Amino acid sequence: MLSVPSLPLIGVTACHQEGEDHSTQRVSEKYVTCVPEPTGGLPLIIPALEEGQLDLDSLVAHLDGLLLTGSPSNVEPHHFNGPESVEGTQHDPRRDGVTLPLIRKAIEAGVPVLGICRGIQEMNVALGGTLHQRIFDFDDTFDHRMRRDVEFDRKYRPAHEIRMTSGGLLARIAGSETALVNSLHAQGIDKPGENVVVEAVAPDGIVEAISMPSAKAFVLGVQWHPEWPRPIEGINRKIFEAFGEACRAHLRARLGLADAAE
Ligand SMILES: N[C@@H](CCC(=O)NCCCC(=O)O)C(=O)O
Repeated sequence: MLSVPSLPLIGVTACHQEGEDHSTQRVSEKYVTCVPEPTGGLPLIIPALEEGQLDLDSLVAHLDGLLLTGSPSNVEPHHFNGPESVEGTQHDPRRDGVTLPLIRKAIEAGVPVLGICRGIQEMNVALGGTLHQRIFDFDDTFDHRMRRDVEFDRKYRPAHEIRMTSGGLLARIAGSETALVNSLHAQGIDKPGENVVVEAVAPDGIVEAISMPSAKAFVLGVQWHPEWPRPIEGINRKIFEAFGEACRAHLRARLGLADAAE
């Protein structure tokens, strides 16, 4: 007898890394372990393969959620008509080639999307927006980059406050309008994409969260890292729980179960 799946399948995007002899697909484990708990889903790592090697339509048809991970690499600027990157900038064209169309297809199909750090940047670019490539060059913003002089856990400690848009998706999820978040990024959102709404900003005006209210399902991107530290608490836990709820609603709808949510 065929069993009915009870856990939503949540795609987790991987990065491609060229090795000396052979390529590697890699994803930091914290983006995988946050799926069973607190999201309540089953993680499926999505490899950053070459164009044409993944059938993205089939993939989207099987997914109940899409988690876009962070990464040291940056989206290639030609995707948003930006000026060429400075020499030495780390890119991952294979990942761009998978995630950018995948985001558009997932949103179109009503699959819930949660983007983290590089993930929020990919969401904005996929939806026609642009990125600041070096926010640390601005005179009037503070340094949002990862601290290199401290051990792993300290990198993910709260770095600054965010102010959420009153009545917005994130403020409703958080149940408040301010929070403290960590900060490990060098790029940031410049022009928001089509139908993209700013959900939170840092005190220096850097965009910290976006959503897409016109989407059929949950679409949220955050510039910080809600997946670390552990245990996941406060606003970070609430974000994963809200995403998980949307993924379960998608699973019920996909299976044609009676209590399927809108
Ligand atoms: N490269 C982009 C995105 C930053 C980002 O996603 N950092 C991840 C850090 C490592 C991790 O915890 O996964 C930028 O610099 O803005």
